[in-house]
Amino acid sequence: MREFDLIIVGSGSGNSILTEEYQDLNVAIVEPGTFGGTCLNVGCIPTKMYVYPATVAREAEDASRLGVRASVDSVDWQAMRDRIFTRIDAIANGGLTYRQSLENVSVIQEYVHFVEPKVLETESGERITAPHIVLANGSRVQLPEIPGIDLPGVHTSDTVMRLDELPESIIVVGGGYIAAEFCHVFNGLGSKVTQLNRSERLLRHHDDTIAERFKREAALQWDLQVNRSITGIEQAADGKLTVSAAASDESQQSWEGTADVVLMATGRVPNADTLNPEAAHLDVSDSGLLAVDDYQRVLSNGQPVEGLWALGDVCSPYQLKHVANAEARTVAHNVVHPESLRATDHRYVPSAVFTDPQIATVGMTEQQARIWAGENNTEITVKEQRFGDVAYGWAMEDSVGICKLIADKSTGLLLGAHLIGKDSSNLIQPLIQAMSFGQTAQQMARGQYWIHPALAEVIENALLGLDLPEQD
Ligand SMILES: Cc1cc2nc3c(=O)[nH]c(=O)nc-3n(C[C@H](O)[C@H](O)[C@H](O)COP(=O)(O)OP(=O)(O)OC[C@H]3O[C@@H](n4cnc5c(N)ncnc54)[C@H](O)[C@@H]3O)c2cc1C
Ligand SMILES: NC(=O)c1ccc[n+]([C@@H]2O[C@H](COP(=O)([O-])OP(=O)(O)OC[C@H]3O[C@@H](n4cnc5c(N)ncnc54)[C@H](O)[C@@H]3O)[C@@H](O)[C@H]2O)c1
Repeated sequence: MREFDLIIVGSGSGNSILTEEYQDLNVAIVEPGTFGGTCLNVGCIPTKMYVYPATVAREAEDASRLGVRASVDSVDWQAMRDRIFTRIDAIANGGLTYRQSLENVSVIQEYVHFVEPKVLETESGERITAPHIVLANGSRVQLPEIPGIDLPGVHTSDTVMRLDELPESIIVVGGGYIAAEFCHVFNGLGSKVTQLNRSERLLRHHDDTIAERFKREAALQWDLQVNRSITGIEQAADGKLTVSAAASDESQQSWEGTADVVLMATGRVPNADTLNPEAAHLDVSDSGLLAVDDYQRVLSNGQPVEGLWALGDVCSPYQLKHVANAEARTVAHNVVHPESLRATDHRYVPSAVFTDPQIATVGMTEQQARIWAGENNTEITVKEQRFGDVAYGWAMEDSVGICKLIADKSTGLLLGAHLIGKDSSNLIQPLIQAMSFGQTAQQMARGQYWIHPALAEVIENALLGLDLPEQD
């Protein structure tokens, strides 16, 4: 049995806990895959490196509305792909080499699983243990069991960004974050995109106003097929893939579509099961997440296991990098400061969907807020402010963007903020700040200057439009 002071399983956000305070500890980092994890290699970063050029191309094509005649002559997918991954692969390789160069760190490039509490075994049979073990082994793609799912040409977010050529046509299956972002990427870059979604609704966890508006905008940009459940994929001799789908709504007929590439964007599942959590008697939720308390301590029979921590997608329902990073900061502190444990603040977790139009959200949807208000004997006020009604929105001739705010009438505190439209992922930040620090909508609207005529005036006007009494 090899003994360490600390074992970190997974090199995504787990890798970031090694601050200066850890330099005298004997640490093992276990990473069987590409060093740096999902966000760097197959997630947030490469996707956004495709989203940006796709947005540039879309804006060029859309510019004639403003009297600017521009066109996209061609898109050099291979140059784009090589630029993106030359940069990313160097960071991943550099991260691995750096960790391997440290005297106090051993990198173990194998999967591990529990054989007993606090004891892990590698694939080659070596047993390792430590007083502190951090489980940061993320999540993986979830695929439906349908005929043809293993055919070449059927991709997931793990592989589609490394295609040799921009596909002429692509069918994207799913209606969540990944589907929304890749529909924009491939549509913006010039592929013929079809999105196939099982239910009527896209972005099912978003506020109704935003989800409906996105659906409208998506259908204007690419072929959107809703209420269609994928049943199988077949490949013809020329390599083309035919996707079959059953109607999930009685009023519709079954559907078939053909494309060069199929992208399955049907969700991700936590990797808790791959750790053999039963051998360590760890609690796992119905959705497959490792159970943790507010201090990121892993639970066994509802009680924290001493020295066992988890962070990120393996234990977090959010599946977001900024949450994994926040949880990693909590663990980084708590492992070396057991006398003053910190909790992770999960109160106002925002997210953005980098599609076209961009979407950003924090807090309760209107529906959730109405239920909350009923339970808490209060009322809510809701304002939908169109981007097109502020000066910068006029400049953009915007007919899409909305900032929807929901506040508690009795306190003036914001309960939720939901944006769709240009730069939403940035515009939402002051609203997240106000919610996090307990500022009221009135304080936020009138306690500061808003730059005129910046697009942020849409936030100011939305705040002023809430039905709230004036505050001094
Ligand atoms: C296409 C895509 C786009 C995304 N875009 C965004 C975005 O824009 N914004 C955002 O906030 N989030 C985004 N996410 C989500 C984000 O990437 C994840 O929430 C985040 O990376 C999770 O970090 P983690 O440290 O928990 O896990 P990971 O980074 O996945 O790290 C886990 C590591 O553990 C390793 N591992 C797995 N099992 C074992 C085992 N048994 N033993 C040892 N090691 C193991 C894996 O190889 C992996 O490297 C995106 C995800 C995807 C897939
Ligand atoms: N910008 C971001 O923050 C960002 C971007 C990408 C991914 N992510 C994270 O990655 C996670 C995974 O993204 P995702 O889009 O794969 O998941 P998701 O849960 O957002 O969406 C999954 C979609 O697949 C559909 N689906 C599931 N099973 C299906 C089946 N058998 N047949 C047909 N459709 C099926 C669901 O109805 C849903 O529409 C998200 O939870 C998100 O947090 C975040």
